[in-house]
Amino acid sequence: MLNKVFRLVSPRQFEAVTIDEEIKEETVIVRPTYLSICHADQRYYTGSRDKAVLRKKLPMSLIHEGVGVVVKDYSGTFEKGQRVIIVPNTPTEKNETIQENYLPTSKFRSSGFDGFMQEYVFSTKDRLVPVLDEVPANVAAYTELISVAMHGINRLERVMNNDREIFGIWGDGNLGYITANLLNGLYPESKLYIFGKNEEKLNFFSFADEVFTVDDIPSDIRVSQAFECVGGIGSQYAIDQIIDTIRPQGAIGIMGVSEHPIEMRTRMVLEKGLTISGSSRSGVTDFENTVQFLATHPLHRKRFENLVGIEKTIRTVDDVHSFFEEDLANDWGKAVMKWEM
Ligand SMILES: NC(=O)C1=CN([C@@H]2O[C@H](COP(=O)(O)OP(=O)(O)OC[C@H]3O[C@@H](n4cnc5c(N)ncnc54)[C@H](OP(=O)(O)O)[C@@H]3O)[C@@H](O)[C@H]2O)C=CC1
Ligand SMILES: O=C(CO)[C@H](O)[C@H](O)COP(=O)(O)O
Ligand SMILES: [Zn+2]
Repeated sequence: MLNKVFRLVSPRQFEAVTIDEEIKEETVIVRPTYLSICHADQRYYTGSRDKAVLRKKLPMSLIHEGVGVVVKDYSGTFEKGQRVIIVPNTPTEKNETIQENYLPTSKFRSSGFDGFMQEYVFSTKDRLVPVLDEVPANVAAYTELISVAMHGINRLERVMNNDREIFGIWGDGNLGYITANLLNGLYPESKLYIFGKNEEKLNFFSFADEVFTVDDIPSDIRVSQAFECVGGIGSQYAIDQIIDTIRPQGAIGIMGVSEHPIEMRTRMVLEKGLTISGSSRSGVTDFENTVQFLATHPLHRKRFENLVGIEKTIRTVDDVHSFFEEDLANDWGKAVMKWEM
């Protein structure tokens, strides 16, 4: 079946190509409806990745956060018109020890493998997760990012000690907000301290116990466990501050992506007996856990609506350009495209 795929061929340049897609017994064809932009997409769009990486990964279709409706299911699992989240990670092998999102053989959409900027996404039943009726499309669009935070929390839970009094979150943006909202639902007895750079963004974290701007943290503030949700060079300053602020033998979950190597005071990591847990992407189980969380936490589900920053209907490649640029200038929240290409 013919499909139109919109690929980034070089920074800020898209090309539409028509592909004759192969249909197999397990194929499910999904029409993408709402797509959300991730920092990783912006790094390809703006060309801020290394030239060698761009050479290797482009051309490819961007976007790995999205929801759509089932158009045709050859596996007989889904109803026609059913809303589904498309899982971007695509494993090619099973492994008893290594999770699907850490297998080097897995393909990840919009990272060397076509993302969701297509007329139709050709998927399989094991990569689709039904959306709850109660979740609006513009929130369902960024389920992938919620699942990433869910995965990061799950990984830290495997290594953290039994002190759950105070969770510290560094980063007052999307990932920080999502991680904070999940922790608030999963650990209602724990306190949440948010450390950010912008008072306007910190105002959105009204459900937290304390918010701090990173240049004005009282010297006696301590956290039990910490999450870094910053990325870029900011990760270095955040991790440095976490090392000072966390209690001895606490655990740090690192989720922010840094393009260049960053420095870490390993002497203090040793001296305080800290545990560091890195986490990247997510797998189907994390999407299922996310849907379960949204089903059982109506207040927190509603709170995710506050994170929709900008939203636009996209009908042309020019619309895509202007929306990616708008996202770069946007201060708060996710950029969601109502996909009509
Ligand atoms: N591990 C994974 O699988 C995933 C990782 N990511 C990564 O997570 C990172 C964050 O993404 P996202 O939340 O969408 O980005 P945002 O830009 O929305 O959030 C980052 C926030 O951190 C703030 N910040 C900057 N420096 C510091 C600091 N020293 N201490 C505390 N806060 C600081 C920024 O403020 P300001 O804007 O003023 O600089 C910004 O508000 C990115 O690197 C992204 O690529 C995203 C998805 C998945
Ligand atoms: O955003 C992400 C997951 O949601 C990851 O950070 C992203 O997939 C990393 O991949 P890349 O190397 O292409 O930036
Ligand atoms: Zn992402």
